[in-house]
Amino acid sequence: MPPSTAAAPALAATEKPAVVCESVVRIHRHGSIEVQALQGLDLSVERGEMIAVVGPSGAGKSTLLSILAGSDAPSAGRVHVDGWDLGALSTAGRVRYRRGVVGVVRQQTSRNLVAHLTAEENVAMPAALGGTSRKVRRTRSAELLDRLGVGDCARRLPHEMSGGQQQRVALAVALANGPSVLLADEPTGELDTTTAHEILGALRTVSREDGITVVVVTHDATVSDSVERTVAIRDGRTSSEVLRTFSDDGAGGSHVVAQEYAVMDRAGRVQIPREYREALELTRRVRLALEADHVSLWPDGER
Ligand SMILES: Nc1ncnc2c1ncn2[C@@H]1O[C@H](COP(=O)(O)OP(=O)(O)OP(=O)(O)O)[C@@H](O)[C@H]1O
Repeated sequence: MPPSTAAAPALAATEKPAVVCESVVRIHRHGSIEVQALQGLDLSVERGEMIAVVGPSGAGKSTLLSILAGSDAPSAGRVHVDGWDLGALSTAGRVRYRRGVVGVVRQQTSRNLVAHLTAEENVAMPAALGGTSRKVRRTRSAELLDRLGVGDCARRLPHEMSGGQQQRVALAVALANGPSVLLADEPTGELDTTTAHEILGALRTVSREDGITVVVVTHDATVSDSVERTVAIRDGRTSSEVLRTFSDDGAGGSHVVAQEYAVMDRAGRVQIPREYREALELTRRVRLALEADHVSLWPDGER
């Protein structure tokens, strides 16, 4: 539930998309040097949707995830998650947000779990911080671990589990306080393809069964090609999206239709993909024409 304090004013949470970013800017300053990690990023994710976020190194993916996780703050722009205004969080509000609204799974399996605690203790820890009784915590931890297929690992320490098992336990930890949004930063980055598929399946299951909104940052095509929407970030902005529809191919497999869209920001800016620019030698200036049902764009013939 979003709080009703002035620090994080409640929107009508159920009517809004789970995640709304509008013109988000994040500037890192080191002395006289400024790095614009996000440069007016727009993004909207519906409740219960699972999306992948892709983009080249340095595009701003992790910065976006840190802001959504409440561990970093935007320099400008609007970020709302499940009705929480992340630009206006008080210190106490931030703690409540991070504890109860978002769950986070990271790439490094070793960073997701406390090394000297068993799987069961790791999963019980977030609930303990939230004040849930020990008995309820134990029952819930066991249920979550069972559901994620690692019930038999309950008494094991992280180093006694495989990478895939550790990521399943990490997912259980992230789900322990019943978040409405799950953020995963390269969750399959350290896993082989088969195990990556299993983790992806587990993410999809929690999204579908629990209505949890899932945002996965990934370089892994296994992940990005299997979700219905992949958002590409370039130079701190959303540049394009691929929408996919999956249907049964009648032979036990699935048929995928994918369509790529360029994303237009509020000022009407569209990024033309590099391969298009290179193919037609589009450089500084292009010719535009408004047609009845589309816009045409040509290389500048004046050069
Ligand atoms: N704490 C920081 N201080 C200064 N610059 C930063 C900081 N964090 C990120 N940046 C810079 O912001 C830009 C975006 O970084 P970010 O880590 O969000 O990119 P990314 O898309 O996640 O990259 P990768 O795929 O390599 O993880 C980069 O130029 C990066 O160097």
